Amino acid sequence: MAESVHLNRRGVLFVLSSPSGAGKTTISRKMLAADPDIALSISATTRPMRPGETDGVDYHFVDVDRFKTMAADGEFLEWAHVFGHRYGTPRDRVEDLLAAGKDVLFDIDWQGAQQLYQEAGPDVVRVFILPPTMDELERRLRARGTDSDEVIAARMARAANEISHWDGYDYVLINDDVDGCFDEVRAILRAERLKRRRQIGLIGFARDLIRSVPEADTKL
Ligand SMILES: Nc1nc2c(ncn2[C@@H]2O[C@H](COP(=O)(O)OP(=O)(O)O)[C@@H](O)[C@H]2O)c(=O)[nH]1
Ligand SMILES: Nc1ncnc2c1ncn2[C@@H]1O[C@H](COP(=O)(O)OP(=O)(O)O)[C@@H](O)[C@H]1O
Repeated sequence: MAESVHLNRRGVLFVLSSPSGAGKTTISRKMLAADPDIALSISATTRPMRPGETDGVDYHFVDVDRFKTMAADGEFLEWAHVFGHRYGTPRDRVEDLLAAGKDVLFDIDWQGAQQLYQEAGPDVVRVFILPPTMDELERRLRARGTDSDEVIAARMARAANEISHWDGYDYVLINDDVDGCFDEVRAILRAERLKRRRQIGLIGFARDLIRSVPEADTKL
């Protein structure tokens, strides 16, 4: 039997953004559970921990002074103010995951997506998730049961602003049916992994194929 061919490839930096409540946490969890080759970037944040969250798993919960020191020391790939708190992507974990051959999933807002794209350009794939309607978005925020009326109103007020950045993304999906949306996200990841420019060693592989034909007419 022929030897199987394995070419290394550049890792994908896969960004999922959406207005709060549109479903990006749900989709992220499904992706991480379904695919061992992608791992989550764990952000640092100054916002308080919510019930059910674990420090170091959902976020690294830090105070403002610590966050400022991390930012000043260049520890973040990107950071931004969101809902009156600071959120940032620690550089180390992302670099370690990429070095280990993993793709990295980012649950960050449009400001983070923009900064990451400036840092890492074509390695970044930006996916934006829209709710089917604003009424459904509000219904999901209420159904989640994690926020007071006041916080929900603030999230709805911010949602229009977040949505207005939809055209800064490579893909825009509508999360009507969660399984359908998840399938689309997986299809995007699969296709992006197969892109020619991510296949390190493809030039050499094709060259060796051509050279292995003694009579090859490479001028054709
Ligand atoms: N720029 C940036 N945004 C982040 C980061 N981590 C989380 N966010 C965004 O901050 C927003 C608020 O997140 P969170 O407080 O967990 O509330 P959520 O709306 O329930 O997801 C979401 O839009 C996240 O995508 C980060 O490291 N950088
Ligand atoms: N397609 C969908 N249909 C109905 N409910 C959904 C759908 N996607 C997510 N939800 C629910 O909506 C709520 C908000 O989703 P979540 O993933 O927490 O959003 P986000 O991370 O974008 O704030 C959760 O209770 C989740 O179970």
